[in-house]
Amino acid sequence: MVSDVHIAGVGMTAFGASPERTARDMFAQAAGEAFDDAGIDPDAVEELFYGNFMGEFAEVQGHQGPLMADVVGVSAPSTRIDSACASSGVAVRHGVNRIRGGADVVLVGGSERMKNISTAEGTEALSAAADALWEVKAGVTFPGAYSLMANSYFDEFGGTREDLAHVAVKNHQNALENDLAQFQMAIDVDDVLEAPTVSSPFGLYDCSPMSDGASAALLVSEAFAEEHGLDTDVAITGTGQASDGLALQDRVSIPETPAAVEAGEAAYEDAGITPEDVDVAEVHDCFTIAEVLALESLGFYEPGEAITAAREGETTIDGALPVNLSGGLKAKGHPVGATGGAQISEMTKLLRGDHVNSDAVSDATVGLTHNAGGTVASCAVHVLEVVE
Ligand SMILES: CC(=O)SCCNC(=O)CCNC(=O)[C@H](O)C(C)(C)COP(=O)(O)OP(=O)(O)OC[C@H]1O[C@@H](n2cnc3c(N)ncnc32)[C@H](O)[C@@H]1OP(=O)(O)O
Repeated sequence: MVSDVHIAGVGMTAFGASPERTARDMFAQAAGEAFDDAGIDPDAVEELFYGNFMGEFAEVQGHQGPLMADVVGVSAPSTRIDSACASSGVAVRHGVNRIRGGADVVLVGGSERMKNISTAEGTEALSAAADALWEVKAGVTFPGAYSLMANSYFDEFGGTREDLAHVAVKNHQNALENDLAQFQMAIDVDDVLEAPTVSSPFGLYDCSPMSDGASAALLVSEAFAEEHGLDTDVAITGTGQASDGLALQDRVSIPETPAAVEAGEAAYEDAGITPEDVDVAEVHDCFTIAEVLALESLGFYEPGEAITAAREGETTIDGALPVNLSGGLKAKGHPVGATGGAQISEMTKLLRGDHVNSDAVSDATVGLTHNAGGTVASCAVHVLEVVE
């Protein structure tokens, strides 16, 4: 049996528009918070895995691994991980595997700057994660790709735009008290339905926004935590990752995400749990349909059944399975390369009791994070558990 990978410290910037900030200074803040939270110095770090997708569109041109290590005071091997919107979720997985391979202290996280360019430029930059050979040339963007998934889902399983609206309403509600969230603003179903169309069936509130932000987590071995008397209440007990083709046209079924199924099953097996053991989840709701697909792929609902979960309140803060208590990508924001690390930061705080929404899940001992890249062509899933 592999030993647990303890989360000694976490940090993240407030997500949103930060025109005065650089990707490096945001990552320095997130990592600095993680070091302070853990009580560990940067010189203890044995490796850095840093997630970033759109580097060339931000102020950082390249070679970001060593650049970010230097910025945060780490003199250890350092690598930039690019897995589109799953970049820092995959960075976390590399960190977990590195600790399991014998390291004691690894820094993971990511940073992304998206608000320094226009929405049109950002949309074009993001489309680099889609199938460039055919689908991008045919005009597919990410709002377009996920609206194809939503319309295919409606065709195959039923459901309406109004059903999806409940996902957005719930996630905005969850973010109301989260000072790190981009939108602390309540919306209702009518707001969602009456919002300007982005790509049918999506309106403005079905979409995650463009965001600036950074996240970080310090992972330590069980032996290191014990030796240094660290107060690590939460450990990563399961990790899973999977890939799929980028092109939606090659999928057997467009409204299904097999990479998430595979990554979820691997993470459950690694942690020795089943979906029924999960008390609270942070899933990749880049668009409202994405939360529905995630909940089905992860085994919380049968295909075709999660569309009613948000509408019937099953995934609200006081529902059977609270989902995206941070506000999710929808309301917390989605600086793509930082998102997976932010899910770890928010879930750690939720489980250890120092998140604004912790009281609602005070009995929770098992949390799950699900971070998807592109058309869910990559997916990283982690199981976090409260440890003694
Ligand atoms: C696997 C993956 O993760 S793929 C996902 C990758 N990410 C994406 O594709 C990003 C998708 N989102 C977008 O493209 C954009 O945010 C859009 C198209 C939804 C909106 O862009 P724009 O129309 O340019 O909005 P703009 O930035 O001008 O903001 C206009 C207003 O809407 C608000 N707004 C913008 N986006 C959102 C949003 N997603 N939700 C709620 N409000 C929003 C802004 O705060 C602003 O409000 P204000 O007028 O009160 O100040």
